[in-house]
Amino acid sequence: MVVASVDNLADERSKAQFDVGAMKIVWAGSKHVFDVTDRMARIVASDPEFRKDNRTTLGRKELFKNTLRKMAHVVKRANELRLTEEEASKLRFFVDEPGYLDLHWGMFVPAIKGQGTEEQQEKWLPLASRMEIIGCYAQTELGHGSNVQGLETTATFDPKTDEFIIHSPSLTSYKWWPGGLGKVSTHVVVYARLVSGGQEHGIYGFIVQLRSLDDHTPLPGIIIGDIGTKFGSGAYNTMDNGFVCFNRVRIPRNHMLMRFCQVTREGNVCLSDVPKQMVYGTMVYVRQTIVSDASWALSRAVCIAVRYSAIRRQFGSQDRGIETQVLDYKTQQSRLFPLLASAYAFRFVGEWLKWLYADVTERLQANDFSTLPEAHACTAGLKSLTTSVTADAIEECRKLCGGHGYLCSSGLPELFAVYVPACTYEGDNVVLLLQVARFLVKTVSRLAAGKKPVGTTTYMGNAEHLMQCKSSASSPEDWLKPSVVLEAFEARAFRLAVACARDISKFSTPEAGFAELSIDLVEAAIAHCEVIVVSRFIEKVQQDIPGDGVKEQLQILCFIYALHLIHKHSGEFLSTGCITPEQATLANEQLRTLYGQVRPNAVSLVDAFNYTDHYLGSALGRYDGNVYATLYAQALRDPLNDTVVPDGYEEFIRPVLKQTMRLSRL
Ligand SMILES: CCCCCCCCCCCCCCCCCCC/C=C/C(=O)SCCNC(=O)CCNC(=O)[C@H](O)C(C)(C)COP(=O)(O)OP(=O)(O)OC[C@H]1O[C@@H](n2cnc3c(N)ncnc32)[C@H](O)[C@@H]1OP(=O)(O)O
Ligand SMILES: Cc1cc2nc3c(=O)[nH]c(=O)nc-3n(C[C@H](O)[C@H](O)[C@H](O)COP(=O)(O)OP(=O)(O)OC[C@H]3O[C@@H](n4cnc5c(N)ncnc54)[C@H](O)[C@@H]3O)c2cc1C
Repeated sequence: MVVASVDNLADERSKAQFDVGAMKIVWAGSKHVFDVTDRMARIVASDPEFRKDNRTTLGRKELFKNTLRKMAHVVKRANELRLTEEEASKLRFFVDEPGYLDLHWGMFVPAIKGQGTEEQQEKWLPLASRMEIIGCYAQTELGHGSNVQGLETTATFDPKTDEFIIHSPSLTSYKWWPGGLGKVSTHVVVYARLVSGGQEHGIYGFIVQLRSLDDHTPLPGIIIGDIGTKFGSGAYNTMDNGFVCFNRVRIPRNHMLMRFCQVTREGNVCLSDVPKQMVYGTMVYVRQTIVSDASWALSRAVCIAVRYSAIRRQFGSQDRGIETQVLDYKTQQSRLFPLLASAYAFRFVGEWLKWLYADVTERLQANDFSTLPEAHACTAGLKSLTTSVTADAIEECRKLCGGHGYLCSSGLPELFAVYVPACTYEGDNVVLLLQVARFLVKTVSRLAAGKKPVGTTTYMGNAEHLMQCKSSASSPEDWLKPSVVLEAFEARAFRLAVACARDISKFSTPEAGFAELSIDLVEAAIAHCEVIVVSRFIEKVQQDIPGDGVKEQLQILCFIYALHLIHKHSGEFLSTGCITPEQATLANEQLRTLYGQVRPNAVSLVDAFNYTDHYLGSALGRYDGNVYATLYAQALRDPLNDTVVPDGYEEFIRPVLKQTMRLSRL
């Protein structure tokens, strides 16, 4: 009997039809980013303090303390090595477990930068940058998360003392979920209803000190703790998501973040001349980072599943000879290669979104708010699309690895458990898609009023054509024409959006129509987001891309991405009349051909992610392919194998056996 050997991966690598080194640079974004990423990944992988293979076996307290140690080590190494911000955040990234540093640097600091006045930034940012204080972001409450305007916590101005009184009026108003709040943070940006002169003025951020800087005990009026163990072993349980109740806690007036709204000494509320949604700016920033990060989580799962599928052999042999690599099965390819293509697609759309975010930020600084609605729709929609696909894909990769995928040592259960809340935090994915839909319906009605759409909705300007066009695809090869693919995607998205707008107008009020048609609206929003991803991918592969065969591989992946979506949503493409059933069949035929073209390159395409074995954290995804020996070694290290005869034998196994013996003698 021939068993799978580690040589499988070497064989696979020898088949690559492209320059893997050049693809690594394309994946990273530039040579500079590649170098930084590679160096930081190696520093983490070689440091025993960052060991993570025991995480799923630790109890909550041990796990949390372990994370505190690692976060402190990140700060220490960043200082010792004099890392730049870019390097430090990569180093932290490869440590690969949620911790309070993320909320401090990822939300607390951006909230102050985005919503604080210059004076406030001068006061708080140096303290935060030196980590003399540790902060978090407390918006969500026990009773309200998605509906920010429904928050109950109040910040009432007291003109007698020149202070705000932060108060939680009910159990449902307790802040609930903020990461870093439960046990670590000394400070928080709390979102609360501003009340002055007996009137409410909307939701704003307030900096509140939570704990003593001397002994870390909660300050008077503050009841605070961790909200409890979360889904999965290890996973997000490294984070102290917390609750806090404020019992009339007083803070100085200048602790309100006052960039967009000022409260004077007398209690007058002065709104600056900017859209009130600017208060939501930190969420827009984080949503954009979540889109960039989706491709990392997705590519990691795909890397594990592709390598293991090349190692794993089942069936297909006569006379107990060598069996077939499961990667050779078309069904395996049809489940796996679209995910590989999606990883590349999300990488490129993430880079583009970073650009869009930088652009809108620059405009906002110059008081140009014109692109804010589009930036909100893009960040919300792409956050929703990429995280939903990634979470589902991680679970699919687990199944693609058969039984071994269910072992923690595959790395996939924990990756799923740690990733899946991304579908909820920073905005529930359905709630965010409804925001996109609202934007689309508005765009369609503006179109009817003769206004030209811009940005990612520019394609809708071609309204007449998009409503009438019929796809010209008459052979499988036609589905390799960017114009044919794009036209189908744009027509489907536009027709769905127009149908929603038309149907809404039949209801007594737009609100009633929007509520009743929300299922269709979500589908229209997804279709629009897919236009963005497909068109960015097409744009990317039309650029000059250095490296032998690199562009060709990316073109193959681009068409797999697009055509698998046509297959997945064939109902919509057909019912909107964008393509015919025959054309759908041709697209499928082309897809099958493309799978065959990816097959010899699959392992090298995941090697291009350049992941260390430490980061992958998977016996199945190891670079050297030594899967079975690693699975066995890790099984032997399980705490249950510490003793040959288990704890509990005397108490619970022996009596049962004795009882059985007695029964058999009867
Ligand atoms: C030395 C060591 C160094 C180490 C370095 C380490 C570095 C580490 C860095 C790590 C960085 C990583 C950071 C990532 C960490 C991620 C962890 C996750 C933590 C999670 C946090 C959270 O979840 S925070 C809470 C998030 N909450 C939400 O997202 C709530 C969702 N709800 C909403 O956003 C809103 O309520 C709403 C949008 C759904 C509805 O709002 P509202 O009721 O006001 O609006 P309407 O629907 O009526 O719309 C009105 C109008 O406003 C427009 N609009 C809405 N939102 C926005 C917006 N954000 N921007 C612009 N415009 C907006 C909307 O479209 C409407 O417009 P109209 O024109 O009127 O139609
Ligand atoms: C791991 C994790 C970390 C978090 N970290 C933070 C943090 O640091 N700071 C912070 O402030 N918050 C944090 N949160 C909270 C998070 O932002 C909220 O959970 C999120 O915004 C969703 O809100 P919700 O829980 O109220 O969900 P809900 O809105 O109650 O959603 C429940 C269901 O209702 C549906 N629904 C809700 N509204 C609508 C609607 N209008 N139309 C159709 N369907 C609807 C949703 O789709 C969902 O299916 C975190 C959450 C998690 C899971």
